[in-house]
Amino acid sequence: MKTIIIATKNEGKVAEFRALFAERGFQIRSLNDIDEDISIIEDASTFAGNACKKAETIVGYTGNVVVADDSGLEVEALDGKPGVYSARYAGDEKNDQANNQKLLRELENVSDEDRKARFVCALAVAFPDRETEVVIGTCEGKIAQEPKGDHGFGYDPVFYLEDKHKTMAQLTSEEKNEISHRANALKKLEEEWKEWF
Ligand SMILES: O=c1[nH]c(=O)c2ncn([C@@H]3O[C@H](COP(=O)(O)OP(=O)(O)OP(=O)(O)O)[C@@H](O)[C@H]3O)c2[nH]1
Ligand SMILES: [Mg+2]
Repeated sequence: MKTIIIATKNEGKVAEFRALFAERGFQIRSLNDIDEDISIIEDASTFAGNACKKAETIVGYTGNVVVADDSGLEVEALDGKPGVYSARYAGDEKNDQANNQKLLRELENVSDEDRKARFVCALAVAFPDRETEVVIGTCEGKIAQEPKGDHGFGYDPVFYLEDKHKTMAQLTSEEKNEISHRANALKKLEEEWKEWF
Protein backbone atom coordinates (compact mmCIF):
# COMPACT_ATOMS: atom_id res chain seq x y z
CA MET A 1 0.00 0.00 0.00
CA LYS A 2 1.30 3.48 -0.87
CA THR A 3 1.91 5.89 2.02
CA ILE A 4 1.11 9.60 2.02
CA ILE A 5 2.28 12.06 4.67
CA ILE A 6 -0.41 14.48 5.83
CA ALA A 7 1.14 17.65 7.23
CA THR A 8 -1.29 18.13 10.10
CA LYS A 9 -1.44 17.68 13.86
CA ASN A 10 -5.24 17.89 13.96
CA GLU A 11 -6.56 14.41 14.83
CA GLY A 12 -10.03 15.30 13.48
CA LYS A 13 -8.54 15.90 10.04
CA VAL A 14 -6.31 12.81 10.34
CA ALA A 15 -9.32 10.55 10.96
CA GLU A 16 -11.14 11.97 7.92
CA PHE A 17 -8.09 11.69 5.65
CA ARG A 18 -7.42 8.15 6.86
CA ALA A 19 -10.89 7.09 5.64
CA LEU A 20 -10.80 9.17 2.44
CA PHE A 21 -7.37 7.88 1.39
CA ALA A 22 -8.08 4.27 2.44
CA GLU A 23 -10.92 4.18 -0.16
CA ARG A 24 -8.23 5.06 -2.70
CA GLY A 25 -5.71 2.47 -1.56
CA PHE A 26 -3.36 4.71 0.42
CA GLN A 27 -2.37 4.63 4.05
CA ILE A 28 -1.44 7.86 5.76
CA ARG A 29 0.97 9.17 8.37
CA SER A 30 0.57 12.53 10.07
CA LEU A 31 2.89 14.90 11.92
CA ASN A 32 1.79 13.15 15.12
CA ASP A 33 3.62 10.00 13.85
CA ILE A 34 6.83 11.84 12.97
CA ASP A 35 9.51 12.07 15.58
CA GLU A 36 10.35 15.73 15.11
CA ASP A 37 9.12 18.79 16.92
CA ILE A 38 7.90 20.74 13.92
CA SER A 39 6.02 24.00 14.26
CA ILE A 40 4.84 25.88 11.19
CA ILE A 41 3.73 29.51 11.48
CA GLU A 42 0.52 29.91 9.49
CA ASP A 43 0.99 33.53 8.46
CA ALA A 44 -0.32 33.52 4.87
CA SER A 45 -3.43 35.53 4.07
CA THR A 46 -5.13 32.67 2.19
CA PHE A 47 -5.93 28.99 2.87
CA ALA A 48 -3.93 28.06 -0.25
CA GLY A 49 -0.87 30.00 0.95
CA ASN A 50 -0.90 28.30 4.34
CA ALA A 51 -1.50 24.85 2.84
CA CYS A 52 1.52 25.27 0.51
CA LYS A 53 3.67 26.45 3.39
CA LYS A 54 2.75 23.40 5.51
CA ALA A 55 3.28 20.92 2.66
CA GLU A 56 6.56 22.43 1.46
CA THR A 57 8.01 22.64 4.98
CA ILE A 58 7.34 18.95 5.58
CA VAL A 59 8.72 17.81 2.21
CA GLY A 60 12.02 19.23 3.47
CA TYR A 61 11.90 16.85 6.46
CA THR A 62 10.67 13.66 4.83
CA GLY A 63 11.56 13.63 1.12
CA ASN A 64 8.14 11.94 0.52
CA VAL A 65 5.09 13.33 -1.26
CA VAL A 66 3.26 15.46 1.33
CA VAL A 67 -0.38 16.59 1.42
CA ALA A 68 -1.36 19.53 3.65
CA ASP A 69 -4.79 20.89 4.50
CA ASP A 70 -5.52 24.44 5.52
CA SER A 71 -9.18 24.88 6.16
CA GLY A 72 -11.75 26.94 7.97
CA LEU A 73 -15.12 28.58 8.11
CA GLU A 74 -16.24 31.70 6.21
CA VAL A 75 -19.37 33.40 7.53
CA GLU A 76 -21.07 35.84 5.14
CA ALA A 77 -22.46 38.15 7.84
CA LEU A 78 -18.95 38.44 9.33
CA ASP A 79 -17.33 39.36 5.98
CA GLY A 80 -15.73 35.93 5.67
CA LYS A 81 -14.47 35.62 9.24
CA PRO A 82 -13.11 33.59 10.99
CA GLY A 83 -11.46 32.47 7.70
CA VAL A 84 -7.76 31.63 7.99
CA TYR A 85 -8.03 32.33 11.73
CA SER A 86 -10.69 29.63 12.28
CA ALA A 87 -8.54 27.47 14.57
CA ARG A 88 -7.52 30.48 16.70
CA TYR A 89 -10.75 32.52 16.56
CA ALA A 90 -11.27 32.76 20.33
CA GLY A 91 -7.54 32.98 21.19
CA ASP A 92 -4.14 31.48 20.43
CA GLU A 93 -4.85 28.43 22.60
CA LYS A 94 -6.87 26.35 20.13
CA ASN A 95 -10.30 25.62 21.67
CA ASP A 96 -13.22 24.39 19.55
CA GLN A 97 -15.85 25.04 22.21
CA ALA A 98 -14.67 28.62 22.84
CA ASN A 99 -14.59 29.23 19.07
CA ASN A 100 -18.18 28.03 18.70
CA GLN A 101 -19.36 30.14 21.63
CA LYS A 102 -17.67 33.24 20.23
CA LEU A 103 -19.24 32.63 16.81
CA LEU A 104 -22.75 32.21 18.26
CA ARG A 105 -22.27 35.39 20.30
CA GLU A 106 -21.18 37.37 17.24
CA LEU A 107 -24.29 36.18 15.37
CA GLU A 108 -26.69 36.65 18.28
CA ASN A 109 -28.86 39.23 16.52
CA VAL A 110 -28.51 37.84 13.00
CA SER A 111 -31.62 36.26 11.46
CA ASP A 112 -31.71 32.74 10.01
CA GLU A 113 -31.57 33.88 6.38
CA ASP A 114 -28.44 35.95 7.03
CA ARG A 115 -26.45 33.13 8.67
CA LYS A 116 -24.95 31.70 5.46
CA ALA A 117 -21.52 30.12 5.81
CA ARG A 118 -19.13 27.85 3.99
CA PHE A 119 -16.36 25.52 4.94
CA VAL A 120 -13.27 25.85 2.75
CA CYS A 121 -10.43 23.38 2.41
CA ALA A 122 -7.21 24.08 0.50
CA LEU A 123 -5.23 20.93 -0.18
CA ALA A 124 -1.63 21.35 -1.25
CA VAL A 125 0.48 18.50 -2.54
CA ALA A 126 4.22 19.08 -2.40
CA PHE A 127 6.73 16.84 -4.18
CA PRO A 128 10.47 16.51 -3.67
CA ASP A 129 11.06 17.12 -7.39
CA ARG A 130 8.24 19.17 -8.89
CA GLU A 131 6.04 22.15 -8.25
CA THR A 132 3.36 22.16 -5.55
CA GLU A 133 -0.28 21.66 -6.63
CA VAL A 134 -3.23 23.26 -4.82
CA VAL A 135 -6.97 22.58 -5.05
CA ILE A 136 -9.87 24.13 -3.13
CA GLY A 137 -13.02 22.33 -1.94
CA THR A 138 -16.04 23.96 -0.29
CA CYS A 139 -19.23 22.97 1.51
CA GLU A 140 -22.17 25.39 1.87
CA GLY A 141 -24.34 25.73 4.96
CA LYS A 142 -25.64 28.04 7.69
CA ILE A 143 -24.66 28.77 11.26
CA ALA A 144 -27.21 27.17 13.61
CA GLN A 145 -28.70 28.98 16.63
CA GLU A 146 -27.17 26.41 19.01
CA PRO A 147 -24.68 23.53 18.83
CA LYS A 148 -26.06 20.06 18.05
CA GLY A 149 -24.43 16.65 17.60
CA ASP A 150 -21.15 15.24 18.80
CA HIS A 151 -19.40 13.81 15.76
CA GLY A 152 -16.65 15.54 13.80
CA PHE A 153 -14.63 18.42 15.24
CA GLY A 154 -14.24 22.19 15.20
CA TYR A 155 -17.35 24.08 14.09
CA ASP A 156 -19.25 20.95 13.02
CA PRO A 157 -21.88 21.25 15.84
CA VAL A 158 -22.92 24.75 14.65
CA PHE A 159 -22.66 24.14 10.88
CA TYR A 160 -26.21 23.44 9.63
CA LEU A 161 -26.82 21.66 6.32
CA GLU A 162 -30.17 22.79 4.96
CA ASP A 163 -30.89 19.80 2.71
CA LYS A 164 -30.00 17.29 5.45
CA HIS A 165 -31.82 19.22 8.23
CA LYS A 166 -28.87 18.38 10.48
CA THR A 167 -25.63 19.92 11.67
CA MET A 168 -22.38 18.47 10.36
CA ALA A 169 -21.80 16.99 13.85
CA GLN A 170 -25.08 15.03 13.55
CA LEU A 171 -23.78 13.19 10.48
CA THR A 172 -21.84 9.94 10.74
CA SER A 173 -18.21 10.14 9.63
CA GLU A 174 -19.19 8.30 6.42
CA GLU A 175 -21.92 10.86 5.68
CA LYS A 176 -19.57 13.79 6.36
CA ASN A 177 -16.95 12.24 4.08
CA GLU A 178 -19.43 12.26 1.18
CA ILE A 179 -20.13 15.99 1.26
CA SER A 180 -17.41 17.82 3.20
CA HIS A 181 -15.09 20.53 1.89
CA ARG A 182 -12.21 18.11 2.52
CA ALA A 183 -13.85 15.34 0.49
CA ASN A 184 -14.66 17.80 -2.32
CA ALA A 185 -11.06 19.04 -2.44
CA LEU A 186 -9.76 15.49 -2.57
CA LYS A 187 -12.16 14.64 -5.44
CA LYS A 188 -10.75 17.59 -7.40
CA LEU A 189 -7.21 16.49 -6.70
CA GLU A 190 -8.08 13.03 -7.93
CA GLU A 191 -9.61 14.42 -11.17
CA GLU A 192 -6.57 16.60 -11.86
CA TRP A 193 -4.04 13.94 -10.88
CA LYS A 194 -5.50 10.70 -12.20
CA GLU A 195 -2.09 9.18 -12.83
CA TRP A 196 -1.05 9.83 -9.26
CA PHE A 197 -4.05 8.03 -7.68
O1 LIG B 1 -16.23 21.99 12.09
C1 LIG B 1 -15.27 21.89 11.38
N1 LIG B 1 -15.23 20.87 10.49
C2 LIG B 1 -14.26 20.71 9.61
O2 LIG B 1 -14.28 19.77 8.80
C3 LIG B 1 -13.23 21.68 9.65
N2 LIG B 1 -12.14 21.85 8.93
C4 LIG B 1 -11.53 22.92 9.45
N3 LIG B 1 -12.23 23.44 10.49
C5 LIG B 1 -11.89 24.59 11.34
O3 LIG B 1 -10.80 25.25 10.79
C6 LIG B 1 -9.61 25.04 11.57
C7 LIG B 1 -8.52 24.62 10.67
O4 LIG B 1 -7.34 25.33 10.90
P1 LIG B 1 -6.02 24.73 10.30
O5 LIG B 1 -6.27 24.34 8.87
O6 LIG B 1 -4.90 25.63 10.59
O7 LIG B 1 -5.88 23.35 11.09
P2 LIG B 1 -5.33 23.06 12.56
O8 LIG B 1 -4.56 24.22 13.09
O9 LIG B 1 -6.48 22.59 13.37
O10 LIG B 1 -4.35 21.83 12.27
P3 LIG B 1 -3.06 21.80 11.28
O11 LIG B 1 -3.51 21.06 10.06
O12 LIG B 1 -2.70 23.23 10.96
O13 LIG B 1 -1.99 21.08 12.04
C8 LIG B 1 -9.96 23.89 12.50
O14 LIG B 1 -9.19 23.88 13.69
C9 LIG B 1 -11.43 24.10 12.72
O15 LIG B 1 -11.62 25.13 13.65
C10 LIG B 1 -13.27 22.69 10.61
N4 LIG B 1 -14.27 22.78 11.49
MG1 LIG C 1 -3.23 25.15 11.89
